[in-house]
Amino acid sequence: MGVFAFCQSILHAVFPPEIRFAVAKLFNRLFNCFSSYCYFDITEIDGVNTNELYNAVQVYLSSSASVAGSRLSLTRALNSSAFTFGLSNNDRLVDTFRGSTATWEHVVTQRQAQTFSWRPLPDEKRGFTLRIKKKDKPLILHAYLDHIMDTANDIRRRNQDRLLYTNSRGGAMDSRGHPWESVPFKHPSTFDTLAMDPSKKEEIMADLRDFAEGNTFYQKTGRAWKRGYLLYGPPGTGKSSMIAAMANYLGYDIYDLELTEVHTNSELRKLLMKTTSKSIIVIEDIDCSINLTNRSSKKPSSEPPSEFRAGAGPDDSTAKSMTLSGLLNFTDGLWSCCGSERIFVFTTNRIEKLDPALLRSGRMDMHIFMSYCSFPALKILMKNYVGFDDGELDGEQEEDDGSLKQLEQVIDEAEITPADVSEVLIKNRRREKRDAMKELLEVLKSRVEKKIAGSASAAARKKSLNEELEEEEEEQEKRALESPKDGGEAMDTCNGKGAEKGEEN
Ligand SMILES: Nc1ncnc2c1ncn2[C@@H]1O[C@H](COP(=O)(O)OP(=O)(O)OP(=O)(O)O)[C@@H](O)[C@H]1O
Ligand SMILES: [Mg+2]
Repeated sequence: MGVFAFCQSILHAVFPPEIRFAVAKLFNRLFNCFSSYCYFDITEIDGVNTNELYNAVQVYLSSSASVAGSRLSLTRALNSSAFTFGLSNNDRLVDTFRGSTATWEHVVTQRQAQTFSWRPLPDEKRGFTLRIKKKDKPLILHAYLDHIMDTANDIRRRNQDRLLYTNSRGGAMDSRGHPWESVPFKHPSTFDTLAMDPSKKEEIMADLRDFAEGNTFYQKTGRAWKRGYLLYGPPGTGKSSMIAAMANYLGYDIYDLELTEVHTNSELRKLLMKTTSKSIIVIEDIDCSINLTNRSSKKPSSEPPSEFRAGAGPDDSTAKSMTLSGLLNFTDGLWSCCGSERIFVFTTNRIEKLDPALLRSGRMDMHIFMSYCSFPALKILMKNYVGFDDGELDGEQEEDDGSLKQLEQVIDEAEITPADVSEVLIKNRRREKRDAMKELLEVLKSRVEKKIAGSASAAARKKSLNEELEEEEEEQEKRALESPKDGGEAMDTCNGKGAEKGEEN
C-alpha cells in the first residue's frame, strides 16, 4: 500500500466526511494559487443527462490517440464501418492547439453508494480532465472546445454509414414523434464510379464543395444555407446514382420524400422540420409522383397559378391538399430555412412536363442533364467494370485494333444509357477485356443499325402515307373536274345547311 493511500485511509478512519472535504478543498485552493495551470472536468454524465462534450472529446482524441497513445481502447459503433481509438482508463494524452499545449487525462473511478436517480447510473464514474495554462485560457478555451465539437462531428460523419430516411407513413409520427423511418444507407456509388463527362463531374463536385464550405458566405450574403439541383434525363442515365454519389461525397444523410404519401402542405412542413442539417432531401420522378393540375385554366383568374396536388382529386379543397406553392415553400420559402446545410434534389425523366414555376431561374440552382453514354463516360465504365487503364483507353497502345476508335464513332449515335452499357460489361466481365470491348462494339453497332433501319422504315412509311394522300387528292380533284355540277350542289347543300344552322341559332 502506498503512503498516500495509507494517509487517506487514516483520514477516512479518524475524521468525519465534512472535515475531510474541507481539508481537501483547502489543499486544492492552495495548490491552485501556486499552479500555473487550470483544470476542467468533463464528466460522462452531467446530472442525469449524457454530456455531449464527453462523447465529443472521446471521438476527438481518437483521431490523435491513434498516432500517439501506447495503450488505447477500441470501439465500433452500431452501423459504423470504422473503429475508434480512445484513451484507456487513467491514461494521458498531450494535444496542441494554436501553439498551446492541452493535456487530457481520462479519469475513471468507482461510483460510491448509488444516489437516487430516475434511471440506473453506470458503476463507474468517467470523465476527462483538461489541463491548460492559465494564461492560455482566455485565448483558446472556447475556440478549442468548438474545434473539438466540429472535429468530432466530422469524424462521426465519416465513420458512420449514411442513413436513408423515408416517409412511408405519410405525415404520421411514430411513438418518438418522428415522421421519418430510417435504414442504413450503403449505396456504393461515388463520383469515381459515376460515368459522365469528367468536366461536368468536376463542376458538380466543385459546386458541392463550395456549398459544404460556404457557411460564412451564406451568412455574409444573407442567404439560406441550402442548394437545389434538378437532375433530368432518360431512365438509366444515373440520376439516382448521382444522388448516392453526392451523399457519399459530402457524408450527408438522404431524406427520400415520397410526395404521394404527403397529403397536405402542413404535413410537408412537419416533414421538413424533422430533417437534420447536412442532409439531401430528394424528390424522385417529380413529374410522376404528383398529379399536375393547371387550375388557372379551369378556375377564375383570382385563383393562384398552376398547382400540384398530391393524392387528391381536382375537386378537393385547396386547404386539404398539397399545392405547388406548398412544395415551393418547402424548398424555397421561409420554411426551407429551419435548419441549415440542406440540399434539395429533384429528378425527372421529362423536364418538359414540369411546371415553369419549378424551373424558373433561382429556384433550382443547377439543372443537370444526365445524358446518354458519351465516349468519356464509356471510358470510365470500361475502367471500372473490365479493368482497362488510362493508357489503354488513350488508344495509343500497340494491341489496339481500332475497336476503341470505332466505339468512339458509334457511341453517340447508338444513344445507349450508361445502365445498358454496364449491363453488357457485367455480362462480359470474366472475359478478356479486349473481347468485352469487341462485344460492346457489336452491341452498339447493332443498335445503330436498328435505329437506321427503324428510321428508314419510318421514312418509307411516311413516304407511302404521303403518296397515298397525294393519290387521294388527285383522285378527288379528278372527280371534281369530271362532275362540276355535283361539286356545286355539294357546296350549295353545305351553304344551305350552314344557313339553316344560322337560322336555328
Ligand atoms: N452515369 C452512370 N454511371 C455509372 N453507372 C450508371 C450510370 N447510369 C446508370 N448506371 C447504372 O445503371 C443503374 C441504374 O441507374 P440509375 O438508377 O442511377 O438511373 P436513373 O437515371 O436514376 O434511372 P430512372 O430515371 O429510371 O430512375 C445503376 O445501378 C448503375 O449501376
Ligand atoms: Mg432513379
